[in-house]
Amino acid sequence: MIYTVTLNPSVDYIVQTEHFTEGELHRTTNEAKFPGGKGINVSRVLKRLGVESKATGFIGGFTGAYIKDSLKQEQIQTAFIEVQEDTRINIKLKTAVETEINGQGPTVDDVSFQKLVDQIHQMKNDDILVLAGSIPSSLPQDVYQHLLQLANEQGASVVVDTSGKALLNLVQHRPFLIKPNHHELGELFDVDIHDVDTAVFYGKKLVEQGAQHVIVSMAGDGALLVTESAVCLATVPKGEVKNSVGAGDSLVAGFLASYVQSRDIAEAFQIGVATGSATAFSLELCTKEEVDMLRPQIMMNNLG
Ligand SMILES: Nc1ncnc2c1ncn2[C@@H]1O[C@H](COP(=O)(O)OP(=O)(O)OP(=O)(O)O)[C@@H](O)[C@H]1O
Ligand SMILES: O=P(O)(O)OC[C@@]1(O)O[C@H](CO)[C@@H](O)[C@@H]1O
Repeated sequence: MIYTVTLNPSVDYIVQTEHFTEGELHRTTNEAKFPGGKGINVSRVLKRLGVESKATGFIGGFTGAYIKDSLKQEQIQTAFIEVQEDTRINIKLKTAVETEINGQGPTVDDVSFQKLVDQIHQMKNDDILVLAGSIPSSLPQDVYQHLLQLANEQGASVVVDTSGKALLNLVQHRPFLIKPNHHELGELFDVDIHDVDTAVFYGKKLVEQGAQHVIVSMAGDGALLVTESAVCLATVPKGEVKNSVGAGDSLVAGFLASYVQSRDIAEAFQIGVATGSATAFSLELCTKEEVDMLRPQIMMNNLG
């Protein structure tokens, strides 16, 4: 089973306005809400690709209830832990550019956190744990390291998709996959990454430090897979980006959906990139048909 953990889920409120000027009243030309948070997006895309997962994490209040109901309607298994305060609302403002305002989220108390630890103790060999998204301020910033070690003890494989320096302390525990984008990779080493060679150099450093597979996504400039034995650059198809929210999560979901079926890393990478692009080119998260259509357009170049 694939378990996705979203420590800080969100209701994503997507609003479109013709323009945005600070201090003025705006009326939307379009609006929508979705259950969000990175792990939840991974579960939603896995479902669309025909792969079961169980979504867990902390939810609360009317916004938390909305997330639980939405996932139930999509027939996604959940094991959320209820906390006192409301789940956050993240605003995604679409004008000519995309602007995001992400909320802080509810406090997670010790008793609730222990329930998550208990869930991870139930995991088995061959299970996959996806730890994705930001860490609420009420939890220690090394919480992913702690959860990763627990999952390792259970024999599970762990995928981590988060930003910030905490990722550097994680890699020594041999996560199965980490997926920084090129900005996040640069932040880890205090450098700016503008070209593939530099991304390869720092991707290899993460592998040397313990990560089993590193995918560096570079939005419209392609994606890089670095492992102990290979470096591969994938192109992305050309198309109109309608909504990049969740594109990175879709890449992770596409990779896992393929990997659990074929155990073929190169194929999983190609399908992952197609899934990321399919979401970038859709208003919402992608469908399987959209992924299948884009897959042949992803060119894979071996760099060593
Ligand atoms: N302009 C684009 N054209 C084609 N594909 C894109 C584009 N932008 C994103 N993608 C697809 O989405 C994947 C992830 O994008 P990106 O590198 O922006 O990740 P991210 O920053 O983690 O995403 P996000 O945080 O928005 O979910 C890319 O590897 C690619 O497959
Ligand atoms: O604040 P975080 O946890 O870093 O990111 C949360 C978030 O921006 O990530 C998802 C897209 O990747 C959205 O569904 C959600 O609103």
